[in-house]
Amino acid sequence: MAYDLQLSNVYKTYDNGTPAVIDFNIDVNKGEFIAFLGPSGCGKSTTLRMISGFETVTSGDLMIRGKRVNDQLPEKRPTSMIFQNYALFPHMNVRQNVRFGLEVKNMPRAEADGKVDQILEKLGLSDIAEMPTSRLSGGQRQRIALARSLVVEPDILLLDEPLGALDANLRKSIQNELKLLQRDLGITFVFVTHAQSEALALSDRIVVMNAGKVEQISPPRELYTQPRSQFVARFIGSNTILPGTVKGAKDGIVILDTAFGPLAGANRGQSDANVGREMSIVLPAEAVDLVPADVDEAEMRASFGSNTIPCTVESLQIVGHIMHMVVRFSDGQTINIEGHVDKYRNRIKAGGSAFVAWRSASATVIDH
Ligand SMILES: Nc1ncnc2c1ncn2[C@@H]1O[C@H](COP(=O)(O)OP(=O)(O)OP(=O)(O)O)[C@@H](O)[C@H]1O
Repeated sequence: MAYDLQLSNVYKTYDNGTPAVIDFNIDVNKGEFIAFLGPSGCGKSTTLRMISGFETVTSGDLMIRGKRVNDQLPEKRPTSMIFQNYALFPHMNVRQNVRFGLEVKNMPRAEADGKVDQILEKLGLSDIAEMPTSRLSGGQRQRIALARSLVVEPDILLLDEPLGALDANLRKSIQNELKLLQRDLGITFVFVTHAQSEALALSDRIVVMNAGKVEQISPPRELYTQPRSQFVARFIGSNTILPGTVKGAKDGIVILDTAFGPLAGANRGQSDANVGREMSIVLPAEAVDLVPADVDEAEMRASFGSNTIPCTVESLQIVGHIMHMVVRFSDGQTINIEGHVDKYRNRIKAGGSAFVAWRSASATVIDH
């Protein structure tokens, strides 16, 4: 079966010469929730606008359900777009706003009314159907924008920072609704956001972009635990980055010579991890074990090999069942570690010595 959406070697250069999107490649399955995540100006909105047809593609292929749509007008594409400001018509009531998209398509009135009623019901808007949109709250306006985009039954819904204007609490509850709605409808969502937590909470896969380029496309957990570049390692989650020089490799594990001695991480597709190359080990916070300094050294080596770095426990704090610790290496760098209280209580003490330790397979070796 064809993918719902495919971008193959897609580039966008604006008329003023700005290279906004550079060699974007992705295959999206039907019903996937994809987020574009990255700092301001990295090319997220430009990519979304190319998919919608509001922006032209400079080169490459844009396919929807197996059909090349580079030259197809926006209104001919099976896509619908929601903007951050919702772009509702203030002089129309809720029902009229939602029906607008169907009127543009010249759908017979009775059929249109049926579809509008259905979507208003689904989104809990039936009670306010006759109200002018200017009198409604941010959350309600957001839902109307959603209803207006969905009533035309698109194959792909494109959302450009749709929750950006909402306060934190409302944002959280609409996030949940959005995810449930997407599952229920089974249509493909492509979502642009600055907010890491939003992308992690909602998406099946996240596309991390930086300066027009795709840095990594991964499911949220993988992005968190296996960042593949310096940019992603610094941008997502809480990672410790340990630079070094490749000393050797065996069975998918690369050993680096570092300021803390030989340390290892997994090679996840780095074809150039050759001896002598400068690379870094990325250690996600959740891969770290903190081992008390009085542990039996042979036992520690058996579990972690040479992946141990002596440290001092600067502080610890218990919140619920979780112990939060800050430790300092001899070079002054500090890292945050957390773990279940039962694991660390009575073993780790503030001001005491310990080892930061990890299993090679839970760290990743990346380019310097
Ligand atoms: N119409 C345009 N003409 C020229 N350059 C543009 C145009 N629109 C965007 N750009 C530039 O293209 C690059 C990518 O912009 P884009 O809006 O896609 O980024 P973004 O990641 O969506 O940013 P934000 O999160 O701030 O919306 C930026 O350098 C931007 O200045």
